[in-house]
Amino acid sequence: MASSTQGQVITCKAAVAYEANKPLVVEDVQVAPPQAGEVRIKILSTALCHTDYYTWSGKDPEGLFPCILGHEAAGIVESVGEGVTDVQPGDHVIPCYQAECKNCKMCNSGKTNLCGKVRGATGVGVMMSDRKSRFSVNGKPIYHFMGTSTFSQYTVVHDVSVAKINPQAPLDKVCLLGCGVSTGLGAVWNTAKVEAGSVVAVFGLGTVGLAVAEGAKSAGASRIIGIDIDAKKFDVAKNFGVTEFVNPKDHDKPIQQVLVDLTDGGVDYSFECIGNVSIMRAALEFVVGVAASGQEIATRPFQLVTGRVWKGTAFGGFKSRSQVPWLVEKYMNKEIKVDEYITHNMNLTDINKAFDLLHEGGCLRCVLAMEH
Ligand SMILES: NC(=O)c1ccc[n+]([C@@H]2O[C@H](COP(=O)([O-])OP(=O)(O)OC[C@H]3O[C@@H](n4cnc5c(N)ncnc54)[C@H](O)[C@@H]3O)[C@@H](O)[C@H]2O)c1
Ligand SMILES: N[C@@H](CCC(=O)N[C@@H](CSCO)C(=O)NCC(=O)O)C(=O)O
Ligand SMILES: [Zn+2]
Ligand SMILES: [Zn+2]
Repeated sequence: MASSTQGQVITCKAAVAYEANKPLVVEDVQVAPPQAGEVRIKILSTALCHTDYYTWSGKDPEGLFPCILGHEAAGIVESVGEGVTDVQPGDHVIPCYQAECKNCKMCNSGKTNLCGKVRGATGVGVMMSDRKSRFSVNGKPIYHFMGTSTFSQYTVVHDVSVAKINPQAPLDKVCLLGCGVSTGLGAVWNTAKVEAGSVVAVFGLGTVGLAVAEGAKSAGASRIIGIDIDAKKFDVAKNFGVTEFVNPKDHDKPIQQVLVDLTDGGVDYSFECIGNVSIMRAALEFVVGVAASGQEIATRPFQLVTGRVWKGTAFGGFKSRSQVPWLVEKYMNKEIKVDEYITHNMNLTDINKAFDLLHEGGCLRCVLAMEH
């Protein structure tokens, strides 16, 4: 059914990042109607991920200002542009920063979940068709972010970036499946393919790291060693499958040596879920963190000669439009946790407080209600 706003510019509230490291400004923005191949979504709930903070901090080489950040959200389709057939107004959806067109060379390769169709536009904050933004404030364009820009009551995304989900699913919970929880689970199941009996180390016990622990537990890992400098993370981590804890601050030795001693020679898989290049080196074998611009990782070739593998993952290797609905079903069937990662709920107007919370040990995910 057509909505009354179809074809109209919508004025709504959004949190605009005008400059790196400056508080976001919650104000009226104009959101243009979706063009061909685009979908306008009424966002109901959005969470904050460490990557939003990374780009806001100015360290992301792809970061553009002014922009509307946000990429872990859920909402309802308001209207669709010409030629969009996979979703229609009223559908419940999760915007996906990793698109899936099901038709490009990368989608067809069977080797990756990365899609090449719209990445050239989403990486520079515009829409594919006219290389322009659909957001503006008093006529001045505001860049999109990651092809999602969910810190807005309405957003416009490419149709290849929309996963249609079960309408029964609570949007204020399943928004987390738009990034952190899915990334952690997929890192274990798809990218590392952890086998039963494996010994696993997880560096960083935020949402991504705890979802890695949850995924490793479900894969039958025999030991899951959690490593974090924030001692407050340790109690909660037990509920996600972590069996042992190491706080690097309690040791004088390099963390690699601590783990080698603890495991009689080393672990089978180690996951870096912080975004810290020295830990990526320590964790050699596996990387999910996002490191800052200009930073590089190095190791002795001997580490690779002796069989270790360094691997990265984007969105846990999940094909977004095909598999996000499946993850939502797994949540509905109580096969994966989601609610347990939500430590705070706030309103869009409190978004700057929510950003501050990201640095407090007690916060995993803060979900913002969009206050329609
Ligand atoms: N590859 C992807 O698709 C993808 C998806 C989501 C997030 N990420 C990245 O994954 C990382 C984790 O994201 P998150 O949202 O869980 O972050 P988070 O900030 O919630 O969690 C990070 C955890 O690491 C801990 N930590 C920080 N420095 C440490 C150190 N030196 N040693 C041990 N622990 C340390 C913190 O105390 C915190 O518990 C970020 O870099 C984020 O950008 C990547
Ligand atoms: N723009 C950054 C890279 C950021 C990055 O690595 N993004 C991850 C998702 S993080 C979600 O929290 C990703 O999937 N990247 C693959 C892609 O963007 O296609 C930089 O340039 O450093
Ligand atoms: Zn994220
Ligand atoms: Zn594709």
